[in-house]
Amino acid sequence: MLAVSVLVAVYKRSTAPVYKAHGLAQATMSDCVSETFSAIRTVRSFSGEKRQMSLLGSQILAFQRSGLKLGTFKSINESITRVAVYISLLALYCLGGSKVKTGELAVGTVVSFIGYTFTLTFAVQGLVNTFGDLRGTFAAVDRINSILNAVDIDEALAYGLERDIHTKKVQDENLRLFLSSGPNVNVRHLDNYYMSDLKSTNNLRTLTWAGDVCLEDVHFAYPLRPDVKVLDGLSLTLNSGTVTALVGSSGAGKSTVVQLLARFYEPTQGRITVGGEDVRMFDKSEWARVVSIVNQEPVLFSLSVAENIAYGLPNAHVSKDDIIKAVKAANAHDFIISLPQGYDTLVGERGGLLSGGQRQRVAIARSLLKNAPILILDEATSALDAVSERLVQSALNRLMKDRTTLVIAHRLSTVQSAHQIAVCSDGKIIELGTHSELVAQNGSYASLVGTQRLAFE
Ligand SMILES: Nc1ncnc2c1ncn2[C@@H]1O[C@H](COP(=O)(O)OP(=O)(O)OP(=O)(O)O)[C@@H](O)[C@H]1O
Repeated sequence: MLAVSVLVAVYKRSTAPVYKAHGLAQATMSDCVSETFSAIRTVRSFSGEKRQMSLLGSQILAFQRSGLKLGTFKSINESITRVAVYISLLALYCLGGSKVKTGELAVGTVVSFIGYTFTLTFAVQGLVNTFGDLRGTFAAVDRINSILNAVDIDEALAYGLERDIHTKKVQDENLRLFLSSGPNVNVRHLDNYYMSDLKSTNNLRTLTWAGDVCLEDVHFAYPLRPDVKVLDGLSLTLNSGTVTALVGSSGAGKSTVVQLLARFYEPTQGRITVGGEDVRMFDKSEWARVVSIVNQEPVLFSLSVAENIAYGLPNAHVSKDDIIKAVKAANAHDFIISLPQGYDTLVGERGGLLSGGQRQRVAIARSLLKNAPILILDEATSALDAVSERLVQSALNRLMKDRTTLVIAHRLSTVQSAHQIAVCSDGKIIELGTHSELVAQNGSYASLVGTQRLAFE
């Protein structure tokens, strides 16, 4: 038994890294495949197919090598165990036979011994195999832990998640363990404070249709780069039912404003209000219902065109008439009825079977149906050709009507008719006014306009 224990201990130590390496090789291979397919457009646009194939080829070979090594370890272990077992059986036969011969033991006793030895042998073999499986499991758990430990928690996001989960009173002890064992006691305290004060949804819808949306002295740094201040005391009022354009050079913080308005993150300092109420008083999922975002690359799901349009109202009954009304307003009816199965045509993964402009108009129809009072257009027309842009722009004009809209665009020609234009620089608003007012000021906006004019001349 001592020999068996020593064997098991040696086996445990020697096979752990081999199991780990094999699991890692498998994970690397599947990561490569999923990454390649999820970014297939980028791969194709860089003619990277061969590169990806050769990368995957080398990873498959590494997986094969680690598999062979693991197989060798397993078979050596199996052979040693079996040899040990048969040697001990042989010794038992010899010893027992000689004892029977000298009359020290009865034949029955020796036969029982041999029976027990067989039972013990199978038990030990089972034990060693179980240890083998356990090794694999420990190696996998180790890798999961190392991934979990390496990922910095995005506190702004975790904070929102924590609140949602508490709100729904999830009883799962494991989740509770994850969520309430963080070091940030203050965030949890804040969370409880807001939890007890969440306002009703009806109130939010009424407020957002009638009230202004204000960013008040908003400061923000991304959780993964806490030392880089992206927004540094930004204040801006989006007047109810009007269009505000946010312009500025690349990296000024425009998309960050969108992320905060959508509440994917919360400001680190300052606040966002609607009709004078801090938006943190409202549940995030309810907030999502009053904000619509149309961006450069709208995501469609691999469903039919009609299902994608109705996606904006997942819990409500949507009639075909409502869908067609929204689609006509989005200039999408003509192209949809010319598709093979009309409204029932499947759009493919991420809407890949439609053109960019068609996808955009389906996304606009979806937003029209959602009928959210706050609308964010983040570079919505920048990826389109002139004809598509005209169709999409006229659909957008209908969508913007009477909604509190924030438009982000690099091409200033698309924002000249906005009720107000805000120029963002270094995380602050440095100029605010209409197009003609800002041009007359001859400041940053005027020079941006000048630069773009030069570029087109
Ligand atoms: N998830 C993130 N984590 C860390 N830093 C980020 C993240 N997203 C953006 N940033 C940084 O925040 C700054 C502002 O980025 P943002 O995308 O808001 O600028 P932008 O004005 O929208 O630029 P562009 O016009 O090029 O889209 C940049 O310096 C950027 O590197």
